[in-house]
Amino acid sequence: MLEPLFQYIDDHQNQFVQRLKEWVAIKSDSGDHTKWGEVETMLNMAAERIKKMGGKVELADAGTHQLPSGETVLLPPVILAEFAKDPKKATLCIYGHVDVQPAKMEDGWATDPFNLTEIKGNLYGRGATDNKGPVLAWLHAVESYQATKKEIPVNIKLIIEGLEEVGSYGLFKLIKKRRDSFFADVDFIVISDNVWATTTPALTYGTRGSSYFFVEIEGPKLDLHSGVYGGSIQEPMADLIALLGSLLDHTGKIQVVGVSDDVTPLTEDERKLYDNISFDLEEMKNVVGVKHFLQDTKEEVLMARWRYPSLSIHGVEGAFSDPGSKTIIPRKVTGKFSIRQVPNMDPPDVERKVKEHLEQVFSTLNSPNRLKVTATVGAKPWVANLQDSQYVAGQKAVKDVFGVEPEFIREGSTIPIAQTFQEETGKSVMMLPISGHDDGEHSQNEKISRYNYIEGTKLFAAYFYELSLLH
Ligand SMILES: NCC(=O)N[C@@H](Cc1c[nH]cn1)C(=O)O
Ligand SMILES: [Zn+2]
Ligand SMILES: [Zn+2]
Repeated sequence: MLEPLFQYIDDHQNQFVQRLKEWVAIKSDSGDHTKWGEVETMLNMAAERIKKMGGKVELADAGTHQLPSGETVLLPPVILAEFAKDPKKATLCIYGHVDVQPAKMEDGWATDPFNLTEIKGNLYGRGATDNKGPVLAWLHAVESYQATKKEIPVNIKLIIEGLEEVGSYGLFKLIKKRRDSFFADVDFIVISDNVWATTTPALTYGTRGSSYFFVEIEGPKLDLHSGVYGGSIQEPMADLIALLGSLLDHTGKIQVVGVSDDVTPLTEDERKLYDNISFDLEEMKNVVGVKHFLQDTKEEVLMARWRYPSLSIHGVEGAFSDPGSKTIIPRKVTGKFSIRQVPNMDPPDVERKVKEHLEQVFSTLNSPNRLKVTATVGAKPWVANLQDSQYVAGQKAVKDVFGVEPEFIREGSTIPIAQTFQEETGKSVMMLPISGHDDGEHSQNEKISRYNYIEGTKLFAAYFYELSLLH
């Protein structure tokens, strides 16, 4: 049954790579709302591809969003699409996103991030693995059935957005609104927007949630000459560094009182799941280029990345960061950090505790400057039920394509909408990654290997078949 599909995928791999090149060329960075036009261009391109394949596409209105500045902006639409429906078949809804993280040559890319470049079997480009490659792989899996004149064994629906990287604004409301229409006949929701833990294929049963914080410190009216005013001014940057420095200790432990209190305790059954993961600590040190991790064992490192909270400091807006030695006191600086959250943490509760912590530390500085803390994203963590039939189908599909058992893993990054899918629609959600553990999502030189892209397409084709057998 699967062989002709796999043959078609092998025979058309160059065409599939070319399509990925066309998608990567669109600079659909969602981080800057003034550039959401490119996100819309990318969504239209994806919509056109689905229509060419005979899919019915709606570009659903996602409403508006208030930015931290107070400005209200119109959101790009969300693709809701479906292929021909047969009421006798199960319905699988595939979620993906076509926006990307920012990327600039000067960040240290070896090749132009928006020109997909193949080097030694790896396809380098922003979005190659997160998430344009996997979205295209789903479409190519559908195409493999259509082109070989085989009936697709499940009904396919698609939900594709353009704001995942900033927290899926508008999507939560849209899902609630369409729960009894678009989602009514959906049986399963599948997401491929994360990486394997090792070189072994994986099925993912959990993601961390996230809250993103902006800490603004505003001082003098203008940037000041440090030679003229230095020593007489309480500098915004010094206040900010004191605040950011209060968040973590040197072991990575979050210093905000109470933030980690609700973390679900580790059970013996859960701990056992880590035994079978072929994660090699030494290799991973080389992949990321560090001498050691904060933890000593494989299990501890993986748990720190997947099942415990973490706090990361991302950057400072307004600080002097260009080359050279300009001698100013910046008038206003905004620090940015985020907290990855795990069951049973609750983003609004975390956000309240963080604000209280920052206000308390700020009060000890006796500063004349103004502090403003804003929280965004507010995405909940997600954990699936491993007994779910999707995991059985996923396991079989991995065996069909790779001839091995998958590793059961969690994911440290956030799919903001995952928990909402589960809670609001009541449907089963699974993550079926095809991206490599060293693909460098969000990093310089992001890539997907040709192998993972093409074998991943086969995995999706096999998954449709295995899921239909279980329904
Ligand atoms: N591939 C998933 C991913 O990268 N998700 C983003 C979502 C996010 C969280 N906070 C802001 N955006 C991630 O950084 O985890
Ligand atoms: Zn992603
Ligand atoms: Zn991402």
